[in-house]
Amino acid sequence: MTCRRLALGLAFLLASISLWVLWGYVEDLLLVSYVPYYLPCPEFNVKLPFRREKPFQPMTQLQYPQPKLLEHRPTELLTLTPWLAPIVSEGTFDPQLLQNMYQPLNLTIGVTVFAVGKYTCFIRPFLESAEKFFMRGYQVHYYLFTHDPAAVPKVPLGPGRLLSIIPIQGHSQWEEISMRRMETISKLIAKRAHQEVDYLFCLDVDMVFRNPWGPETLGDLVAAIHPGYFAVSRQQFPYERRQVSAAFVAYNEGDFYYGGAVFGGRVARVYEFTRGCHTAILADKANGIMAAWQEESHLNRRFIWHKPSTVLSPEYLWDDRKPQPPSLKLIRFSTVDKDTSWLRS
Ligand SMILES: CC(=O)N[C@H]1[C@@H](OP(=O)(O)OP(=O)(O)OC[C@H]2O[C@@H](n3ccc(=O)[nH]c3=O)[C@H](O)[C@@H]2O)O[C@H](CO)[C@H](O)[C@@H]1O
Ligand SMILES: [Mn+2]
Repeated sequence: MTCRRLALGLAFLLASISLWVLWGYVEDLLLVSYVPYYLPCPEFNVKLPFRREKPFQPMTQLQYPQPKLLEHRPTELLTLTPWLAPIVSEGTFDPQLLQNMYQPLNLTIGVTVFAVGKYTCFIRPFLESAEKFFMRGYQVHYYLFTHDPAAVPKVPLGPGRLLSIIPIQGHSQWEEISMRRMETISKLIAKRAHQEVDYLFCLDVDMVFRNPWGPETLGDLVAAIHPGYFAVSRQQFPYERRQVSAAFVAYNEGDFYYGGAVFGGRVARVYEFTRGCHTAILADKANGIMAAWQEESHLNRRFIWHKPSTVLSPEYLWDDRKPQPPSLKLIRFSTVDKDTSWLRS
């Protein structure tokens, strides 16, 4: 009798263990939902580290006070970050001096811009205004990615300025189009841009230039402060707050909230940067998660560990739907008022 009980108990124990092991496998399968058209990405050949819901945190977290753009007076902007990067705004530089310094260097400045779906309607105002204000007197190479090259209007370009139209596949989800930019830009640099340009800016297309954008913006790694969050505390920044995401940012971290619509730098640094963001996006994809503000969340996460060497004030990334505050003397580049639901439908 005792023997039978013992055998039964043992069988029960074995069955429970097998079930538990089996559940582990099933759980794993459920958690990692690969999206076949996106993964794997042989170019980068990365092992995805986030197979389970593990908190993603740096080994050590630096604790320091948040730098405030409007530190001193409501009409005066901070000019230097605590890591000694200039914060560029009107009055902080001498345009003539910079012109004299940079002109002899014979630099070529690249610009990546994407116009997929209905966003092709923004190409003309973007290019026309860029011809008027963006890096006047320099060699400029625009890389325009679109699903419909025939929809690109003929905009006359100044001497030394070039437009490459690069066909890409469209996606039904606007988030996918926006996020895929990191991958596409890094591949563009690897393939050709590293030989063609010295600096590269990656810009949104739903924007226009309104005032000069010159060599004051050139730096190794350049970020622009988002127009929506330059006056709030870091706890209010719309970072990704779920620990499972590779874009996770803790409440005591963060310097400025940067916009996804403007970033750039030396072409090699932009390569590292976009590759890093793309890898993090892939990791999130493998876990079936999309960061709160898509690639902008990943960009912000990355800029905490890899601080920009030049920070552009919101003069370089404004939003037409907002009134111009007294702290900004000049609006140089601004999002046009747009019908988002129509555009993304
Ligand atoms: C104020 C605000 O809400 N900003 C967020 C919003 O910016 P935006 O509303 O500025 O995003 P957006 O609609 O301009 O999309 C980003 C860019 O992707 C390209 N594009 C996008 C969709 C499409 O169908 N076709 C196309 O070509 C285009 O170059 C566009 O400028 O969304 C971004 C998505 O990353 C970020 O999360 C921003 O924080
Ligand atoms: Mn935009």
